[in-house]
Amino acid sequence: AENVAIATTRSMSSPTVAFVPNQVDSSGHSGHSGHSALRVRVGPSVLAGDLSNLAFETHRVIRAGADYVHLDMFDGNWIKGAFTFGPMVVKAIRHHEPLAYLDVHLCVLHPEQYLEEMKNAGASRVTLHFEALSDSRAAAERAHGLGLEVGLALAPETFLDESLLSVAELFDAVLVMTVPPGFGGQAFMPEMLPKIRRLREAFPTKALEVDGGVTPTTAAMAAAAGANEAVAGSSVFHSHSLRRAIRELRHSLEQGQRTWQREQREQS
Ligand SMILES: O=C(CO)[C@@H](O)[C@H](O)COP(=O)(O)O
Repeated sequence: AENVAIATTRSMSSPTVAFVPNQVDSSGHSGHSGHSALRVRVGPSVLAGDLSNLAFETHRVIRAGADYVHLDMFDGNWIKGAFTFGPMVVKAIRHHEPLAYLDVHLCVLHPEQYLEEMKNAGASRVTLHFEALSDSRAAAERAHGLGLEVGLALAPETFLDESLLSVAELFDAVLVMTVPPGFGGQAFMPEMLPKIRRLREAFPTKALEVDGGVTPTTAAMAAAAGANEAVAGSSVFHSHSLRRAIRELRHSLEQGQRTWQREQREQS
């Protein structure tokens, strides 16, 4: 088992903090038992922060203990009317935060067109919507060829069948949207929990991320279904203490994960 969860790699063009999925059992030891846990990670979504001051917001959450930072790129086309920023802004954030793990969620038409630019901008991981891709397999291959980690995002209405599972296999991570993508502050959709559960059954060691309406309560529900990464906007940025909000989310993920492990033990 890999003992090291975070490995720092640097290159001239894109310094990144690379995530190495880490298996740690409930006693805190690494191992490959059937029910070993994946490292849990909390990634605040700066969409809920001050969009005019993204470097500052990124720095604030990293300093408050975030494991990574989630950056939502909207192009105004894939989700009509929702615009945020593109690769140039990611590059500017990277300039201020040379070591942060930047998880860029591309809610855009034909996200594959931005892979190279995102690599050059210093993204650590790009997450591409299955619904917006014309060739998911080719996109995963291209991202890997560029040395990028790549995630596959699934909108709530996307049905998870065997063919989608075989596509997801090619990606480093799967992001289950627990709200319709587009804006923050929406309510978590518990009906997405079976999708998370099915993905975890299929991929015991893949990073499995949830995004939308994530609070300590819903983070625990998602982790009990198998998620190990949580993106949270409102519950972090609208809290009194970023540090406490991030700590509570991590604690909830760990608690949920213990529930998931217990269930697995009981079933075997
Ligand atoms: O991708 C999105 C919305 O499309 C998210 O990353 C939101 O920013 C999450 O915000 P909250 O639901 O946590 O407020």
